[in-house]
Amino acid sequence: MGKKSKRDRGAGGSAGGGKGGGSGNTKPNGRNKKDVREVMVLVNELLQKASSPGVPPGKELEEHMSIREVVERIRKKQEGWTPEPVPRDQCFPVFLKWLEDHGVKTDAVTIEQFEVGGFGLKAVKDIKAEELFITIPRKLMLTTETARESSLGPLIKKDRILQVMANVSLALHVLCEKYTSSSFWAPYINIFPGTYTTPLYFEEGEMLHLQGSLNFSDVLNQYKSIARQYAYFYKLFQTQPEATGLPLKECFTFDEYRWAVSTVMTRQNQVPTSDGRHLITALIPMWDMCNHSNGEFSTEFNLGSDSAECLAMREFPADSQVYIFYGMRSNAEFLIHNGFVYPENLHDRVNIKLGVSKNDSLFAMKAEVLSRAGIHASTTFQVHCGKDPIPPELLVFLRVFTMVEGDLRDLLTSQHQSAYLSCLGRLDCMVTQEQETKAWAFLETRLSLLIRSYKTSIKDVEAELQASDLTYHTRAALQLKLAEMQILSSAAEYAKNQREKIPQLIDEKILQLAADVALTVKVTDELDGEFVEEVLELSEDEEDLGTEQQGDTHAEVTEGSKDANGSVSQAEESKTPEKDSGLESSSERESVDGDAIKMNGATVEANGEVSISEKELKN
Ligand SMILES: C[S@@+](CC[C@H](N)C(=O)[O-])C[C@H]1O[C@@H](n2cnc3c(N)ncnc32)[C@H](O)[C@@H]1O
Repeated sequence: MGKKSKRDRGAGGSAGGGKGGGSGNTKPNGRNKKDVREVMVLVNELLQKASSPGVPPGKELEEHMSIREVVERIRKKQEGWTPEPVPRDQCFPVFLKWLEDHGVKTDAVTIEQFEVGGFGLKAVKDIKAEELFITIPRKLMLTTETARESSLGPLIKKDRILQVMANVSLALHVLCEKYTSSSFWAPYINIFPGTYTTPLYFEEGEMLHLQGSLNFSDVLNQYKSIARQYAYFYKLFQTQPEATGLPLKECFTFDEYRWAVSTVMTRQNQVPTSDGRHLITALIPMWDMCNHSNGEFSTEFNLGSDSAECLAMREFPADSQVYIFYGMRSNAEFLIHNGFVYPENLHDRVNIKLGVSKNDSLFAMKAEVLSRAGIHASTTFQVHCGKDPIPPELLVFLRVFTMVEGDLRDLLTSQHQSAYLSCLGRLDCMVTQEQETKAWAFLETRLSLLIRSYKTSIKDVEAELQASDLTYHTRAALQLKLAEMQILSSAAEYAKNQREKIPQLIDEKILQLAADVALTVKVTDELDGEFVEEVLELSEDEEDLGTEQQGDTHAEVTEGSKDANGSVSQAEESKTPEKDSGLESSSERESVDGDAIKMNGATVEANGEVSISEKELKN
């Protein structure tokens, strides 16, 4: 890829603001010295409030309201600081011409507005499964590399946070380019939505509809993180000499920051660097107009032609919407990072926290057994939608949690310990009948308690959703709550059924003692509590019992096919120690999440999240 300074940078020009993210090259109105001074005072207050360590459970909403109150005062002061947007659809023709001028063929698809998902791509002819329908060269992409090569480069070089949080630097890059009228990417940036539906845009009342949701604190944490980042960068732009020449000094309002962050969160992906050695975060024009549906990854990065190639994940008849698959995300992840809930989501799941009490007289033994299985004594487990809601690691936990002292001792001294532990993650194994009954009863009770904590019922939420005057955000909040409750409720029903059919399964020899089965199992690998096993003698009914492994939901980079395009190596960002922090610890971490892409045959669920500890942010 040529250096940015050598690019054709005259193609876009300013489309003049734009609901789709206009370039904003007009002088901001209403920005006077007094307002600027007052905003700085408020920003200091915001930084202090949003940097406080986690609050005790039950106090998160109070904290959120206090942060939101300062944010709203800042937003009020900043009214009129940035230009009004122009409707994005007016900018599509210039965008399509820009693509064409840079060699992108768009004869298979066109941009169209749809009832669900807003704008998307429509097939203009029959597209066959696996047919290549769009190719986007790297030179058109906005990436963390182009950020470093841009006017933002010196600041990225200097600021530790921008170095570590690649996608925050991408968000600021987008913002800088938006306010640079001669930006090469202006035709692209002008078609971005003017606002988003991520929870960062939820009004106070809309946010409250998420109360009771298992993900409420994650949503509040996301808001807190973005508020903290905003305050941090606002101060930085006012004080750092490296920021002097940047348009950010004048246009960096809270609204513009949440817009830039949401742009990146909802559209980002990962592509390999030109040498194929690292993955970097990128915004891919046109390809990112595809909405999501269930399916599989179908985009590859061709290092030979240095382009992202999007293949149809299934057949798309002419005039139908062309979808891609964003990855195996839960609806909570979709809402928090993409601003929508997908009721048909085949990969939906909820996180539940379970732990062995330190007051349990068998705590030490249980914690030891769990640790040998790669499971912490207090951890978060996933409960899935569909017919196999309980993943193996949760099953192991439930069984160890309900084991009696003798069984724990037997397991700890067993010669076949690994195999035994592996069997505990299988539905066709049990420790004893009594323990098995206790394990499922415990899960059923625990799930029922969680359902009760919503203080509403599935029926009531369904009824609320019938109202025709709900805002998009309120509907999404209710849809998320409903999806969570449905997963918990059907998993509770599943646990009840499992418990009730224990005697019958034992009679039919479908359910056997784990200690016996362990003698017939050779353990070949053991990964973070996920058991990969080679079963020498499998029960015929194993599939019916749902012992299949659940799909991995974390970022995964596998070796690409060794073709002419080369292979893809471990993600640059994902090598950072913060990478695996995830949202469960988001009170301490920053992250901006993205979608998924398959490159050179390498499947990448490109969460693209870059996180940083709160301490570092404060420094
Ligand atoms: C990569 S963009 C796709 C293009 C986008 N619709 C637009 O108008 O620019 C991702 C965004 O599209 C919307 N979206 C994608 N798939 C969706 C779906 N299945 N249901 C609802 N919204 C969807 C969400 O707002 C999401 O953040």
